Amino acid sequence: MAACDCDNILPQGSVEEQHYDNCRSVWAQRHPTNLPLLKNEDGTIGLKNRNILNLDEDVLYHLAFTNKSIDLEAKFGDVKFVCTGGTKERLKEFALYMAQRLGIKIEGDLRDWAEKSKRFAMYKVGPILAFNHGIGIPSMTIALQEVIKMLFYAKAKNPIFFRIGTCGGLGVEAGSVVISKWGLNGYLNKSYDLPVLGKTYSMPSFLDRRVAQELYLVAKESKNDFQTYLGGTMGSEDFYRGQARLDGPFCNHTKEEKMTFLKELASRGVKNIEMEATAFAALMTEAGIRGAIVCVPFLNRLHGDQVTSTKEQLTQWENNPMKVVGDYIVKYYENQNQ
Ligand SMILES: O=P(O)(O)O[C@@H]1C[C@H](O)[C@@H](CO)O1
Ligand SMILES: O=c1cc[nH]c(=O)[nH]1
Repeated sequence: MAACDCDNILPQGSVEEQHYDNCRSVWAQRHPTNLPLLKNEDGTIGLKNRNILNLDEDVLYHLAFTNKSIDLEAKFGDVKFVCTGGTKERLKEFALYMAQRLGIKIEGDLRDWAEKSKRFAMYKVGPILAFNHGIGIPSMTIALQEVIKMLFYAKAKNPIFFRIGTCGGLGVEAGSVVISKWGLNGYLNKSYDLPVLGKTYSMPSFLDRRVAQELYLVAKESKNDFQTYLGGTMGSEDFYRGQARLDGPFCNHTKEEKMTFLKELASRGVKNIEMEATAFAALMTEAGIRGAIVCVPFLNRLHGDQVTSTKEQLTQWENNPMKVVGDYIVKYYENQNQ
């Protein structure tokens, strides 16, 4: 099958866009499940696992509540946008930022719906849900899967998910924003490969093309004081050797090998490296949910390995993905009101 990672913005219904959709549907045909629905007709999430229906009560262990301990439909049924990222602070910040952008008044401190979990935090303001996922694929997929189940019980309709993260840039400057088209794993495949029952279950890691393009256009229109790029994202299993760094406690490659690898990534259209892209893209596709990844590079990896900018500078840069996603959400409601 030909590559479907064209760098251009694709017009709706174009041959390339259809080809991309075909890639996903060919994969879906190869992996039939016992539930045909990706999404119910009314837009609510359809889970692809019948076993769930046999549970009297479903414990969302890492969120520290069950589908019966909270009236999920009453509390989360109106969720339209779901935002995630590594840290609790960033996601609380995002929830407060969105409250301000959407004119939602907050009385007192924001409630953390996952306060008993200790691992994750989850905030809600109006139609926005924000939760953190920790570092790396296993932590992220646990949080993400429990939130998908939660929104299934809540009967939330057509939610769009965003990961707002930090990353290392490849040929792009610190403080810019990279919107991901796909995730690339450490073997340079566009897939999330999970061992299941002793075999590899391989899922394609393409992100929703339309949301990515819309985000990119919104960012361009906003005339931000930072650059925005659309490109591939390497989702590494590690921060140090896995990202070809030379400054970890272990290193078995030379500086020349590192540079050759990073340049190889760049030549394949990779614009940044983080630690969740493949799995996030794959699970969104499998759940039939539209998802996007918007990250800020903290450094250009072609120039070094260490993150040397001040905490103040890093915190300020973290606002850039929030601004892009915030503009997208505001525009969504502006368009609805027209
Ligand atoms: O969302 P965050 O900022 O946590 O994303 C990147 C990828 C890893 O989770 C982490 C590594 O520093 O930052
Ligand atoms: O280089 C970086 C910076 C942030 N996060 C990563 O995963 N890599």
